[in-house]
Amino acid sequence: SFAYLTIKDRTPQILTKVIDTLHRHKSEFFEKHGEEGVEAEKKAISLLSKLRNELQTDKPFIPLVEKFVDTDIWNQYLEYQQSLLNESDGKSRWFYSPWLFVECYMYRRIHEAIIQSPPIDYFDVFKESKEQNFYESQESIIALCTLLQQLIRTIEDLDEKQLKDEFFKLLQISLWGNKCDLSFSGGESSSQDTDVLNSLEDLKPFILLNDMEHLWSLLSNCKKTREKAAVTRVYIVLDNSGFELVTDLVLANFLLSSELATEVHFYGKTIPWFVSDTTIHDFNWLIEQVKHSNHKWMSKCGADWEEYIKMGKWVYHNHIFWTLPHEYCAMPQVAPDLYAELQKAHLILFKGDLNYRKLTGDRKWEFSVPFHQALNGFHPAPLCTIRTLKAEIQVGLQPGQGEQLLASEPSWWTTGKYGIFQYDGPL
Ligand SMILES: O=P(O)(O)OC[C@@]1(O)O[C@H](CO)[C@@H](O)[C@@H]1O
Ligand SMILES: [Mn+2]
Repeated sequence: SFAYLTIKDRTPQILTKVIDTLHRHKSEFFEKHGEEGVEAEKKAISLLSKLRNELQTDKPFIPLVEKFVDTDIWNQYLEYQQSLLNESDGKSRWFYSPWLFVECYMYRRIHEAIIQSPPIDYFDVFKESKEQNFYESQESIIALCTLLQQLIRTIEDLDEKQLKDEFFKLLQISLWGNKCDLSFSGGESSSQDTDVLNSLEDLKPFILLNDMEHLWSLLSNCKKTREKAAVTRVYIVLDNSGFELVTDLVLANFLLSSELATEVHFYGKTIPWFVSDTTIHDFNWLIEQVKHSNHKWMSKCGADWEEYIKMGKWVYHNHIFWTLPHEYCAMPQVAPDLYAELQKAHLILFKGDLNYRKLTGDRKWEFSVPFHQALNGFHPAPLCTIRTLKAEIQVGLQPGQGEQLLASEPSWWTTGKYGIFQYDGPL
């Protein structure tokens, strides 16, 4: 399975890259912290090498030891996974456990190795790759920012149909932005090098499920019926930093400019996650970079985005739940405060593949099972998943559609070639 190949090949490769990154920062650690910094680097490397060995030799999972906000929840979850096994199955371990759990555990253990190694316990081992993705996507970012600024300039003159077309365009750009993800490429560079903006028509046949119309009717209806001081809140559960994040911010900017929303709330990851996922540092760093660009329209975007944050029209939130291994249907029990927050949304957009896996519990669903059913009770507000397919899971297809794709193109659901907008909520 794709899960097996990920754990056998891709994750050790990612760990090796993390170790290499620490090595390459040795002199920086020395300059900042003296000998102590070098000792910390050695400690982190030895913990990570041990982790790689545990993985490759299929050792049982061990509890987390370092005290952190989520340590107890994680250790309870490890016990829960163990409890799912029969006595004869022995201990739960790397190659005999659910993929979603194994992968999340690996990233949590990377984080543990770092926080166990002060004074370099602040270090984001994936920061460099995320920044590289941003720099390598410059041309596409400039094109996208220019498109947005031109659009905003004439937005008041657009009729309903034109506004809807522009909304759909930016949604699709945000969808294909999800192809750039660094855990998928084993940590290797995966920038935006193809011209997505000019390929949207050619890419349309690869949108397997397209619920964009529902998003439009929901938001345009909110706009029409909204009382004067009332709000429309769109939440975006972010995925990857770099090019994908730019596409999401451009979409968020459009939502405000078109008045389809009055507030946009973003959720990122509290700790470095699945290589390229967005943390608050990535979010702020990227906006700062965009603002300081030499390109007129790009820097205008950055300045506007900073302003939205200052004015409270854009709000960034952190919550530890997003880096727990739990599927989203467990949110009301595990993180009731977060569930209550999400209930305030008029629409929640879930970006990326990992969010899809967690929404659907990463189970072996039949292709034609309705999305609503696969969500298993997770219905905080109307929601839509925007994802390119990079894992062997897909629900809500027409009868026979998945089987047909599988027969003609066995890797159709793991290459990122196809994408979906899948909506759940009142119609
Ligand atoms: O959530 P994202 O960034 O779209 O994708 C995450 C991902 O690359 O990570 C896993 C492989 O390691 C797969 O589930 C998935 O393809
Ligand atoms: Mn990701």
